[in-house]
Amino acid sequence: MANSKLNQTLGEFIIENQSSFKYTSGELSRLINSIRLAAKVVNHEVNKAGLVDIIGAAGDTNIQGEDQQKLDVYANEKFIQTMTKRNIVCGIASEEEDDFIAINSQDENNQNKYVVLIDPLDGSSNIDVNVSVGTIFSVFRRVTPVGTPVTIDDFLQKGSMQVAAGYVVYGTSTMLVYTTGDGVNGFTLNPAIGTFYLSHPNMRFPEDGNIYSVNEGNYIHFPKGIKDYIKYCQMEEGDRPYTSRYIGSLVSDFHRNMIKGGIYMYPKSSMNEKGKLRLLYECNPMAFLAEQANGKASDGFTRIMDIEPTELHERVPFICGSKNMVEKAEEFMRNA
Ligand SMILES: O=P(O)(O)OC[C@H]1O[C@](O)(COP(=O)(O)O)[C@@H](O)[C@@H]1O
Ligand SMILES: [Mg+2]
Ligand SMILES: [Mg+2]
Repeated sequence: MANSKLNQTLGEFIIENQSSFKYTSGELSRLINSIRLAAKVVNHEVNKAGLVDIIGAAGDTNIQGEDQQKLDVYANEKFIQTMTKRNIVCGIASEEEDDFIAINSQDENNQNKYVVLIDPLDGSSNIDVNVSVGTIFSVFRRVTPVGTPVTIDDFLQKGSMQVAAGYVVYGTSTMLVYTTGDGVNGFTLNPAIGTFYLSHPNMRFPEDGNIYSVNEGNYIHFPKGIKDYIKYCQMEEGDRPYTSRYIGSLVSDFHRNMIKGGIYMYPKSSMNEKGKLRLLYECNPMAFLAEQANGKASDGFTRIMDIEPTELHERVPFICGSKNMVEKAEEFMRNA
């Protein structure tokens, strides 16, 4: 796991090289900078979504069988273009692309070590109703030799092998929140000058919380353990009943819970046998951030970052947030 410190200087941020830093930190910081640049471009479009023809369906469906929204397609293009043009990574996988994209990885002079997996626009159902959305990214060091074509093995790595992960939340303000394995830091965009400032250093999940986030409309389809845990949250006892908050955007629900304390659940159900969220570019990066912020993430039984991936777009049940709340939910799942 890469180890790096963050400093703020002149409103920008740099990644200091650490002797234990296994990777060329310049390459990783250039990668994060390219994500920052793409985030500013997407943010500009998100902020005027109602004014230009960028909302609504794009007319295609992605490999998930979901109607792609115009902003899904736009964000996907911008992030891929930015990382490709700046020649920083050797491969990209995206929620909006059927297969991974090799970036001149067969070129023996291409010494780029990293692959990126991305959910370019998270919370798509919120786009047309002006509710916050996000972008999620996960970074791995390739496992195949540099100078050879990337293969699916470079992408199907356990979450515990991530070298960086983060998200952009396009909310009341736009923030970039990420980790390189040494804690979680949040940067807020000053749109007037297009600079991100270190506004939330060392972000941590409170061990406990009183907010639970789940789509209760699917309650009857949930496994018994989840139903029992939701009933537990609603019971009048001690610091309960908890507050129910569900924005419908993983990034926004996660971000609020990390600041206030809380748990987010997207369980499996009789409609989605594996749940809805994708392991590689939603659950793994959010799990890395959660653990780096003293939180926890599992599928109800197994640590998310220990799950061995088998497919690029595979889905897993997802429970994530304040450590004690996740452990309580896991207890109900075990005893069901
Ligand atoms: O509408 P549902 O079924 O509750 O799902 C909401 C969840 O689906 C998602 O929108 C899935 O992400 P995408 O929008 O990237 O497909 C999450 O952000 C959100 O938490
Ligand atoms: Mg998503
Ligand atoms: Mg998406």
